[in-house]
Amino acid sequence: MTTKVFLVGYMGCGKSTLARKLSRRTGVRAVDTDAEVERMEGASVGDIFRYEGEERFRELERSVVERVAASGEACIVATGGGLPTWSDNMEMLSKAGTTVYLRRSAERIAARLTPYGRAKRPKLQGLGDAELVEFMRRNIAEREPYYAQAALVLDCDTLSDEEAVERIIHYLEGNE
Ligand SMILES: Nc1ncnc2c1ncn2[C@@H]1O[C@H](COP(=O)(O)OP(=O)(O)OP(=O)(O)O)[C@@H](O)[C@H]1O
Ligand SMILES: O=C(O)C1=C[C@@H](O)[C@@H](O)[C@H](O)C1
Ligand SMILES: [Mg+2]
Repeated sequence: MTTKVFLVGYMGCGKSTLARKLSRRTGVRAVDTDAEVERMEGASVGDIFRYEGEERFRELERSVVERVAASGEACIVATGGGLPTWSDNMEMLSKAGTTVYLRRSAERIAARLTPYGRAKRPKLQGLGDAELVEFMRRNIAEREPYYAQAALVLDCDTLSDEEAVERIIHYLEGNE
């Protein structure tokens, strides 16, 4: 694999998990924009939102993808769930490599998220069980026009992680 792959999609859809699996399968380095931002700031995503605000978080994640896009190295990038919806980020990702949208329904995401997984995602904080799916359904619909600009769209509700990995590799082989 000689390209950059950017996994995009709603928070909790499985970008970070799949990036690690793709990395193991291909030997190509995985990068996680949320983890990079946390490393740069020495603070968690939750604390950056809380103490510095979302705008600052979005500047930081933009600087991470700018750096990744400018590097000559092949890599598999798990992007933050909101990243494609800010500024011209989606356009930048599409120019820098192959974008893949991991589409997963609100119901399926809600069923996968642990209480800790919910607590560490600032956008989901304060939502009760009953409100969570409804919030995510609306929010996914708002973000879908950005995610759907990806070169490859995978309906992950009906795919195992292993099948998704194979689909991505097959797509890249046909397009490299
Ligand atoms: N194959 C799987 N089967 C069931 N649950 C899973 C699987 N892979 C991941 N999960 C659960 O889904 C959660 C979300 O996955 P992950 O962190 O990869 O999503 P993400 O898209 O990177 O989210 P974010 O946009 O918030 O960074 C994980 O913390 C885990 O609890
Ligand atoms: O969807 C979002 O807006 C977010 C997703 C996460 O990956 C983090 O980047 C943060 O929790 C915000
Ligand atoms: Mg992630």
